[in-house]
Amino acid sequence: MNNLINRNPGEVEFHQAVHEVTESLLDFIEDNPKYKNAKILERMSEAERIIIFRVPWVDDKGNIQINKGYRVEMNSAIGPYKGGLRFHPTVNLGILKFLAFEQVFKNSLTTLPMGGGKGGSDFDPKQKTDGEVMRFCQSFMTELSKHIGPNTDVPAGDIGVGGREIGFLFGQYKRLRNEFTGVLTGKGREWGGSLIRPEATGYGNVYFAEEMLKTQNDNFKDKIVTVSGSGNVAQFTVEKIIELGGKVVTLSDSSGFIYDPDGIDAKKLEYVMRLKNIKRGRIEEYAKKFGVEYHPNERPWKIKCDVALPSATQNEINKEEAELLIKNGCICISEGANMPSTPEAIEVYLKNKILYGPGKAANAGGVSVSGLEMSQNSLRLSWTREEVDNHLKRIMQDIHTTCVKYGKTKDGFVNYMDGANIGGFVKVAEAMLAQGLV
Ligand SMILES: NC(=O)C1=CN([C@@H]2O[C@H](COP(=O)(O)OP(=O)(O)OC[C@H]3O[C@@H](n4cnc5c(N)ncnc54)[C@H](O)[C@@H]3O)[C@@H](O)[C@H]2O)C=CC1
Ligand SMILES: O=C(O)CCC(=O)C(=O)O
Repeated sequence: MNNLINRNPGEVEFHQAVHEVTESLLDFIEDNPKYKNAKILERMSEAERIIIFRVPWVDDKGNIQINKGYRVEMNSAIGPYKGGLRFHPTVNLGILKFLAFEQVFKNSLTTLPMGGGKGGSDFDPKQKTDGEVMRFCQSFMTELSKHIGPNTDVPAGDIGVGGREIGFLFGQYKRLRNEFTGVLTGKGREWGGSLIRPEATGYGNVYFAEEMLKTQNDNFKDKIVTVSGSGNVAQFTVEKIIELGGKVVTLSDSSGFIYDPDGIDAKKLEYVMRLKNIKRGRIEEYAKKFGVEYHPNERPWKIKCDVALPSATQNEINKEEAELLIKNGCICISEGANMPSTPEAIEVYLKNKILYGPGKAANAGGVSVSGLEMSQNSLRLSWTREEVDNHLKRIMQDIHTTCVKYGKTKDGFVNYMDGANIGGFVKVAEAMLAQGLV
């Protein structure tokens, strides 16, 4: 770790992600010297390639704006680089390296042949017009198109990149390369997208949490659930929980959270989807519309719940909040977001032996259906909603099985974090051993 920190100074989220994996893997690697001798983990902690570029664009007033663009191509041992693009003002190299590193393990767990990558920009789509977003996306893709391709690197969405942005990016790629390929996933249904991709991360997380609850002969019926975020992952998490008979009582954005003790029903969810996806407004408006509490500049973890599904961003649950969740009776935390819990929060979960589903396992449904979108594109076929959803369920069950296989401790407790880290590592490590010193 000291070596890694010296070589990647200041990249605290990247250090955090590697540290967590290293802790899980130390004993396993000691027991399997072939991985140690070949320095597999050290190699996995260094990106195969990183591209950083200038993204100039013109705003509606005619002013020139300049952003930074990135693509971190982390590991291609088991397939083309695969992972989302994040457009958010906080984006920097360290954050993208943590996300790309996590993605390698996550994609390995999906059972599909995908390597890991991540990219994005410090561009903030908030308060921008559609025209501004389009010009930015076109400029971003003008450079990125030189480095990606359906068999090389296949980006998708993440924070700030949804259907609108994928459309603009795909249009520009097609124009530059004069080819219609599956170079991006999360595409629109009419132009190569897969059914269930928008739903996949949220649904997948709920399926994973359901599997964890099943081990305790429990389910979502009548469970009180707190969810953070109000974007893609949060919205479809709420949809699935409603279907399974649970009650979601919170949603949030970077300005605060709403608390609706009666629960967010299908009609209220429809309002959230319009508010966030079309009007692009703030969650505070929900509180005004339905007359419920709004807590500015706070996160939802002080609200009593049975299950917590963080679905906004990294490090959004700290030690004190983890303790509060457990004190209030929370039995299960399953991560829709990437690395939403700090290391100290995770320590609290593990000490209290609650059901804890780490993001790289629990939120793998999104990239799994991206993998299925790639398969459909290659076959030039479209599967039905039911077919894709069944694949998604099976994949989430398989990931759960892998976590149990590698994470079960002597007393029967399943450490899903260790299970996901070891399970994700083995496949990539074996591929790297087979491929020589690359
Ligand atoms: N979209 C996908 O398929 C996948 C997303 N994820 C992860 O899920 C999380 C949410 O992503 P999406 O829903 O896709 O993005 P989104 O852009 O649709 O929504 C992000 C949500 O998080 C909130 N948010 C962002 N920064 C925040 C902050 N600093 N504090 C509080 N709230 C904040 C936003 O207000 C918004 O409600 C991210 O961690 C992402 O990496 C993980 C796997 C796949
Ligand atoms: O669908 C994808 O390729 C990527 C999804 C993603 O960025 C993630 O799993 O964090």
